Amino acid sequence: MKIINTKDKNFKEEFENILARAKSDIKDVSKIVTNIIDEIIENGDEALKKHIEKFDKWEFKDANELLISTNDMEKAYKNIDDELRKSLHTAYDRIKAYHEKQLPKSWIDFEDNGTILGQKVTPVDRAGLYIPGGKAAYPSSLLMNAIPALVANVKEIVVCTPAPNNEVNELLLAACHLCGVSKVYKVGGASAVAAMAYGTKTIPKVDVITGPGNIFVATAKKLVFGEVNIDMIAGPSEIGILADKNAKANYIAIDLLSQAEHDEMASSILITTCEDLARKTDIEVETYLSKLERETIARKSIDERGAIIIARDMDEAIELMNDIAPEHLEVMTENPFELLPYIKHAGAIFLGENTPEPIGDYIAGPNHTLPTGGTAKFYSPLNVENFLKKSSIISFSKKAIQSLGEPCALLADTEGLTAHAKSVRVRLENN
Ligand SMILES: NC(=O)c1ccc[n+]([C@@H]2O[C@H](COP(=O)([O-])OP(=O)(O)OC[C@H]3O[C@@H](n4cnc5c(N)ncnc54)[C@H](O)[C@@H]3O)[C@@H](O)[C@H]2O)c1
Ligand SMILES: N[C@H](CO)Cc1c[nH]c[nH+]1
Ligand SMILES: [Zn+2]
Repeated sequence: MKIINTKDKNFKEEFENILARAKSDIKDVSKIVTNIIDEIIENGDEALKKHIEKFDKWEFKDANELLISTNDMEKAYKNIDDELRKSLHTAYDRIKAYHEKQLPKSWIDFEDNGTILGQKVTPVDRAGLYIPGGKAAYPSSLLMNAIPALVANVKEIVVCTPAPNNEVNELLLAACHLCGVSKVYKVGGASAVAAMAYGTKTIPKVDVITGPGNIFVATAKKLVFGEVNIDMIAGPSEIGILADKNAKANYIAIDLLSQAEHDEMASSILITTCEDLARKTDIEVETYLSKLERETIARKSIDERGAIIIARDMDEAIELMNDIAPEHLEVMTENPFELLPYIKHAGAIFLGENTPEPIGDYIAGPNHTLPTGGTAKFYSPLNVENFLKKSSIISFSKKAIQSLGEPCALLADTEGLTAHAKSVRVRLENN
């Protein structure tokens, strides 16, 4: 891996490159993605057909073939190995319990002067979940997206996932059955996002699109925002690790690779105060790499986007990590909780050497759909509120409008909005 030292003369420039790369990725593909979206808007299912043939390598005669039957989902659920079904249920239960804690409640307050104010929380009518499936299938992402939608009480959940060579992963179908998802379409990439944002004859337009995906998916979500809501930019996976001399190089190495194996565009960065650990980690990465099933993907990601940074001290290490704002941040130091107050930006924070990132991908409970590309500076993990919206509730009695009507009308006068002022004063005159 590339090892750089903050004392190096050209460190600032190297670090700027690391930060800039994540942002330029979306720019790089936005033209391709814009074209795909425009084609879906113009030609609907016909354009889907073309893109599926090109990217997923299968053909359909009738667009209805895109829909997977609930029968197939039930069959898959029954067919999977018992131990696997048990693991699926464990993950389901833990994710559900975590997300139930997030559910905001409607509320209403009665003031003494006769004013009633409140907030009504309502789910969106229809949510569209993008579940990745190009290089690998992601049944875990189905759980992570469907469960918060179920907790939010969304009535209609639509799933789009690519089916390379017209094959769909059995565990994904089993997870759909477990979550009670009834509409699953075999379509992926920017086409799926555009179809859910604008609607086609076959795929219904949704109100919000959530879910992770590669750079094409992440860019498409960014481009359709406004036509529908989106959860966040959840693109190629990232891991940042903060470590001191107490950390184990083999743990760090395999955790870096856990995200590198997702995608050539994934990014894995270790920042450490210990030069010896940096060198040992580099060797361990190489040892593990050659044993991985997805060695080629992981190697490209590590070579092109991986880095080990040696910092002067932990203050400097944390400052750099906050600038990166990684999707996942592991803290492997002697007292990881002591650093927590200083960590400002990260999608999910994993504390201690026995908390490897993959435990959060599958089973811990918090959502694994997380902001990438530095957007953890302003986005949160996928949560129940992504499927909800709020309406304000206002009701004034005679007494209330008498007490607040004139200050209101005065403010309206000052804005030159005389109909606003009169709308209030006409009540004062009649009361
Ligand atoms: N941030 C998160 O929360 C999170 C969670 C899980 C996975 N991920 C990421 O999801 C991604 C999954 O990627 P994937 O590729 O396996 O599946 P994917 O479903 O995201 O993408 C596959 C689709 O991409 C499109 N595509 C592929 N090559 C294209 C090209 N050259 N031009 C236009 N479109 C093209 C095709 O439509 C294809 O069906 C990885 O990057 C992984 O790191 C992120
Ligand atoms: N690490 C991914 C989020 O970046 C989520 C995932 C799903 N399966 C395995 N990993
Ligand atoms: Zn992962």
